[in-house]
Amino acid sequence: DSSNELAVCRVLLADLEAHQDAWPFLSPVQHKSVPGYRKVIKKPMDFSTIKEKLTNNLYLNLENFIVDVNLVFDNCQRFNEDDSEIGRAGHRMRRFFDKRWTELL
Ligand SMILES: Cc1ncccc1N[C@H]1CCCS(=O)(=O)C1
Repeated sequence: DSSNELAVCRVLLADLEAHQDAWPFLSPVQHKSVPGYRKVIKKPMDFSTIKEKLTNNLYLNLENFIVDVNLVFDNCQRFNEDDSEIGRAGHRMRRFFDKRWTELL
């Protein structure tokens, strides 16, 4: 049921935030210090924003939560070279997340 799913979301988010490769995703990208970001990335998302949405009950189920987490990683792949610090962190975080939430199913 959705209350259990929301408990799962909180566990998953805590795991994402605790990961050593989470640093690029913990807070919103400061588009003033990242030229082109606001133009290229139509729907910015980051872990602190997801936490805020969780707290404000804006996720009705696990699926809605997973859509936002994947948005973080899709934005990262769109903007960052695969062979870059942030690009590699994004791939590692996506792999970690995919494995983690399927374990919890
Ligand atoms: C995920 C991402 N994509 C593109 C550019 C930058 C970022 N993340 C930044 C977030 C704030 C800290 S940082 O500035 O080191 C990295």
